[in-house]
Amino acid sequence: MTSPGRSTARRKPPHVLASAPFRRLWTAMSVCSLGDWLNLLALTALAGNLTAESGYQTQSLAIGGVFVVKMLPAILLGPLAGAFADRFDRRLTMVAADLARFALVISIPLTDADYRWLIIATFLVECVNLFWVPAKDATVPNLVPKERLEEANQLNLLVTYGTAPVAALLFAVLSVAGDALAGLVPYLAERDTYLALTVNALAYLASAALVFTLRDIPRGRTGAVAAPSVLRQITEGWRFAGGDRLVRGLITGMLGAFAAGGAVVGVAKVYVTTLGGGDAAYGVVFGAVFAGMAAGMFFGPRLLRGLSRRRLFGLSIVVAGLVLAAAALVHNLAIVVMLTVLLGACAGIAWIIGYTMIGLEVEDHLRGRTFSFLQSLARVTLLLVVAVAPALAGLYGAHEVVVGGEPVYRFDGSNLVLLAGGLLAAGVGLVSFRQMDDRRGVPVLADLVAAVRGERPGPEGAEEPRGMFIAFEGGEGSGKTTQSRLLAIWLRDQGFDVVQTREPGSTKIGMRLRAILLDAVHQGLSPRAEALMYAADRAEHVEKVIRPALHRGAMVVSDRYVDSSLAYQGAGRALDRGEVAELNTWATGGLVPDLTVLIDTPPELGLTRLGGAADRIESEPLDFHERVRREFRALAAADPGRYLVVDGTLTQEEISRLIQDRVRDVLPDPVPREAEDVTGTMPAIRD
Ligand SMILES: Nc1ncnc2c1ncn2[C@@H]1O[C@H](COP(=O)(O)OP(=O)(O)OP(=O)(O)O)[C@@H](O)[C@H]1O
Ligand SMILES: Cc1cn([C@H]2C[C@H](O)[C@@H](COP(=O)(O)O)O2)c(=O)[nH]c1=O
Repeated sequence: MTSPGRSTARRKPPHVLASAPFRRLWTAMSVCSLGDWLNLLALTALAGNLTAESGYQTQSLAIGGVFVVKMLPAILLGPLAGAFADRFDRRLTMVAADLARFALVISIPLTDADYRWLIIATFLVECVNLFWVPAKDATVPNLVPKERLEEANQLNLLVTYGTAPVAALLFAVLSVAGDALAGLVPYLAERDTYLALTVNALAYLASAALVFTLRDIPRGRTGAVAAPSVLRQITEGWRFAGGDRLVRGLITGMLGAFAAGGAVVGVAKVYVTTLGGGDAAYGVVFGAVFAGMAAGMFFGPRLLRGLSRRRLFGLSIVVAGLVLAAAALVHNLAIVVMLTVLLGACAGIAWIIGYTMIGLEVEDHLRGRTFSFLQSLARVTLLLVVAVAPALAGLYGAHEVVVGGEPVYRFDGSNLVLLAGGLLAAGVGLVSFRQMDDRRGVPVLADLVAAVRGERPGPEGAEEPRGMFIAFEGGEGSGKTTQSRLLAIWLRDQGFDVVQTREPGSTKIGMRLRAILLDAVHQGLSPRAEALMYAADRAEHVEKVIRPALHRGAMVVSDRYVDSSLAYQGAGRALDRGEVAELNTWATGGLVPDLTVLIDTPPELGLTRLGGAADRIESEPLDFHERVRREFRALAAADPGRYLVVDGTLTQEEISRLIQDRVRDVLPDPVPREAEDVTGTMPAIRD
């Protein structure tokens, strides 16, 4: 992975939407997605309305039934339908599926359906979906060039979730319109969801027309793909993803966020009704979750750029949980909507960070399986939560707190479910936060305040350093020494006072520690002793070399720093990452580089670059060095604002140009005033 430099910019091929066939398919997908969300809203609302007279418990169970029936076919029959659908002409499969969905959905308002037909039709629509989705997924690669596939998939994802708030708004508008029209068309009275269902059915019809005219889809099958069952994906996925502490923390947190969202969706209709809202208000609450999610995904990581991604991930889940718990206790619809936006924003931040970190942390050949593992698990979690939440709410029923014969507070099953869901999510977030924290010992509030102010937090009580600290990291033979030297020379050419240094071994004690640590005769040194010795070298280095240089305003360029301990002792030696981080925060007084340049080189290449006999660490097996590389990449992915990741297989010249481009952006004035004060007319140069 290389951060793009100015000089390496190439002409981009045209955007994927420039392809007319893909544009047409994408439009069909967008229309269908909008229809799917409308369908979910309208059917759950209709189920609630049809059972409104039967009491709180029956109403909750009826709504829960719709969610269960909507998800069951995908879990039970998904792989079967995927393999089956691949044997047919994809275009005709999609057209037939769209027409079937149109007929099934429109049958509900046309026949003035009861709850039984509503459930049967819902089940059949979902069965038909099982043919439409794999046919569409298999068609996308036929319509876009390979190098544009990722972009096409991102657009696909965008319409899948991006249409949710649009559908929620449309549903709210159609509900209000239905109420208004009831004056003119009495049939529509108490049937305000029928308008939404009609628009939903027409969306499927429009999709059928669009796909029918798409002649570019190959007719026959181009290779059947039998998808493994959801349960198999989960058990297989856990075997590799569950072995990694970070991925485990990420997945736990993401599922916690999902479960909290599922609890809201599951009881939203009933909860909104108890707050005095109708179908339109239900649409608004539903839309608020997704609008908040979109805002969180886009703005969250940007606004809190200075906060460690690992901390932000856990923190956002904890806050989401607490917000949900608060929403469970408040009995004001307007406040609930605002809290829901905040809840969605926190979930959005967690989701985008988790997804990005998995994308960067997990090796290429395992990434697809990790994502499908996560998606399968998310689906099952969602099914369980949306099925169990309304049932639990129904079983608990409606309750009022009565004081002096007067009801003073209402606490129904939906309040209970939301409260429990919120507290559970907060607990899961806390576990995730602890598991992934990379700044143990640094108070989270100080970090948060600094991030909101756009600062990078320093150690408590320390005098503000005036220089700049740049660290180089990477595996063996990746080119750190070469590049840190070249950067130091370049900075001096710009007139800066530069201290070029390295770890271990830049102090008298450090040189002795380096000799012990790297001498191959000291095989079998315990991992904890090794971590402590590197930390001791670092404490001495920071105290005697780095801090004094920074305080006098120098540029410090260090070949290795804390990340090396996280990668080598944490991932390489399998020590607890959090403990290694805590030890080093203590050793350095929390000093964090302003910029870390990671030279990312495959170990099998880096190790061949080294001359002479291998030292104690270089002689570790290849999988040790691969773990080290993976951890370096994950650290960079977790805090992208502070890292420059450069592809170490480029030439030395290309690499130093990329580094200079980035460093130039963060440099203070070319010649610091202090340097001139000290030296008179010449800037100070130290090595
Ligand atoms: N981009 C590059 N392409 C090819 N060779 C390189 C490149 N960068 C450095 N080298 C060569 O690779 C060898 C190792 O480089 P260098 O000492 O800079 O790596 P290092 O990361 O500091 O290694 P170590 O892990 O031992 O600290 C040197 O011989 C150097 O000339
Ligand atoms: C700082 C630091 C280093 N190491 C390892 C990494 C290397 O194998 C050596 C240092 O040798 P180099 O040629 O100077 O790069 O030590 C480590 O395991 N942990 C650390 O914190």
